[in-house]
Amino acid sequence: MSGALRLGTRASALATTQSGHVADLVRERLGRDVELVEIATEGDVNRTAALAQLGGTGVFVSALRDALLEGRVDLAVHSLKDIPTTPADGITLAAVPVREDPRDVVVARDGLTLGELPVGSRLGTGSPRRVSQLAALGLGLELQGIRGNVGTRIRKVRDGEVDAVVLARAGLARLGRLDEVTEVLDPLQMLPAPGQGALAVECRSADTGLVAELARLDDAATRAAVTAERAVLSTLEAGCSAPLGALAEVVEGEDGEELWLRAVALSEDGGLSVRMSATGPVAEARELGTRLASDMLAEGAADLMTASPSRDHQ
Ligand SMILES: NCc1[nH]cc(CCC(=O)O)c1CC(=O)O
Repeated sequence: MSGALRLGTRASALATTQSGHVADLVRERLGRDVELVEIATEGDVNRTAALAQLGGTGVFVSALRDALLEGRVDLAVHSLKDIPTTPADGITLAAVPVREDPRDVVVARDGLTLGELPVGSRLGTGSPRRVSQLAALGLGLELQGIRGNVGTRIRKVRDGEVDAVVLARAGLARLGRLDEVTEVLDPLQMLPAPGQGALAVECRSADTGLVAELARLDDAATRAAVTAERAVLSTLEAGCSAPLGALAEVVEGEDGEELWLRAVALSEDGGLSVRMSATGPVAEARELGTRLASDMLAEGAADLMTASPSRDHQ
């Protein structure tokens, strides 16, 4: 194959930065020329409707997949945490490059941390996962649903519309805005969304040559971690935005490297939760996630989450 590869991307600052990063990897590692092709999605065009009304974060993903299947682009880059766990016909997840730090962070007024925010402070987040875990901390914060891209959410703090927001550290890192962070949240308090901080590089399954080439961008440790996290998500049959956190890390065990997986499922108000962890071989990531989720189901995890009425994005 020759000629420039066309890489489909959403037009937001975060999406084009992520896509630019993957384009650089393709040029460096595969020696291929790449051009970015911006694809408008319903979620970008319609900024007023709640994401849940538009069909959840899937609206961002499906426009790029349509562009792939129609041959308008050759590969597409998404935030992995926005991708539903059910595979799409004709699309292959060809690479998951090295992950950014997956933790969530706080951006608060006056450099404050969560614990320093006075009772009644307004904290903006549209994510049930963040809302439930923040509520569970019992800080007396007033949680407000907000939407918008990373820049918009930070501006709401600057403008005094809210006192703080919680965001993925990875997004800020990619945008070069880590200086705005006032606290990095420990996973003990706030488990990230499955796949948070990782990128997904997709292409057409029929494009077998490109599938093989893109596999060289894959990072084995990241792939194992997100496979375990997403197995929790699919076994619990949760949407991509359920009140569910999961984080897997490759750690040094007694017999060498192993995968350490932690997960929590909560009721939307954070009042009830099932939290568990397990370790297993890195090569059996999916089994580890499935097993942990089954144990969580036995403790009533599904009932907790289905009690939650609304589903929005992470
Ligand atoms: N749901 C929106 C979204 N999708 C990916 C990221 C950040 C990058 C990442 O998590 O990989 C964000 C913003 C956020 O959650 O703060």
